[in-house]
Amino acid sequence: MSSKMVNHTLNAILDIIREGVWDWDAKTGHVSRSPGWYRMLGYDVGSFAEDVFTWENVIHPDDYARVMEHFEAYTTGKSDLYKIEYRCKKADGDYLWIEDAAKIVDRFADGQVSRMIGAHLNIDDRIRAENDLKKKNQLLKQGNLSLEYLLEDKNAELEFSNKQLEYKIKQIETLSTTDALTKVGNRRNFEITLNNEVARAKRYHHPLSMIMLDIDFFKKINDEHGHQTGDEVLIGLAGMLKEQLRENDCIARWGGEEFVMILPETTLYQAHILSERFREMISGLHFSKGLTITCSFGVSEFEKDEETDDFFSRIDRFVYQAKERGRNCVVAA
Ligand SMILES: Nc1nc2c(ncn2[C@@H]2O[C@H](COP(=O)(O)OP(=O)(O)OP(=O)(O)O)[C@@H](O)[C@H]2O)c(=O)[nH]1
Repeated sequence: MSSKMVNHTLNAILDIIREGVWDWDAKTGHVSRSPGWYRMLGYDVGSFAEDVFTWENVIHPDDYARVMEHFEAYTTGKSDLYKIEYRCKKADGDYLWIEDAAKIVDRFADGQVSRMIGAHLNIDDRIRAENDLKKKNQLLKQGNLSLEYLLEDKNAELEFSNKQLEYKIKQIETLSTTDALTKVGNRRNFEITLNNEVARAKRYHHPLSMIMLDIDFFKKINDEHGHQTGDEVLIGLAGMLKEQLRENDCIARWGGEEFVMILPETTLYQAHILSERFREMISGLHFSKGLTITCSFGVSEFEKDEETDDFFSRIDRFVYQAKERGRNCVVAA
């Protein structure tokens, strides 16, 4: 059979089978997924970005750490098998139990993974049946099967209260990680996100950059136009920046007039270009009484094996240097 025919046949198979087959190219970060993967979870075929974020974002939060640990153990050679059961989020918001099994098919000269392929299998019915059986066994052991219906009623009630509680916890979590004035992330949100993204950059050997900016002569704006105008500037600037960023980027207010952006999958070069674009866009912002502002920027890319604190203090230093160079400029390294 010619290779064209083999490809054609393979594509037809991938289109038919119900398992979700995935293929991760670590060189480019590209992940292709078969139509079965989308159908299994109820999403439109091809409706997600073809990167690892899509996978990580559908994993149940309670399973996430376990899955990452297993993945890292396999890719770093600590374990010789990648096979794990966990829950993935469906289009309707519910979770589906799947079995994920994969194999490394190619490595770089230094041993790091360059390509890995795998398949997600729907095992939801099996897990639910097992759980049901466990529950019934437990009831039988207690000689209390007649109480099953009563318990089921109680369970439904509890489930409802749990959902309400979960919603309240989510609301509190959002409040505790949001800056009250500008509605972007606060310092806590920044610290959590930075730690997660550094771990992710190390795990996948992907680039990670950060931009920090500080409004120039902000004290003068407050002194001359009033604190309320100062607040308006902070809100307007944060809103503009947030609108420009991608879904997986993070923006947080670090200090009074200082904002920081965490940009996964972004090189220093790309972050530098973005900073220059922001610098120009900021000069085009007009606030009350025709007020305009400028900002000083620091840009940096995470260096393999460095400490998160060193990554952050480097960028803080660059903002300081931008101020020293006369403000309204970008310092990158
Ligand atoms: N309106 C308003 N002002 C704030 C807020 N938080 C901090 N500030 C003010 O931000 C100003 C920061 O001033 P400085 O740190 O001296 O910096 P700057 O005037 O911007 O000067 P350079 O950074 O050197 O260009 C102070 O006057 C703070 O009172 C806030 O939430 N609202």
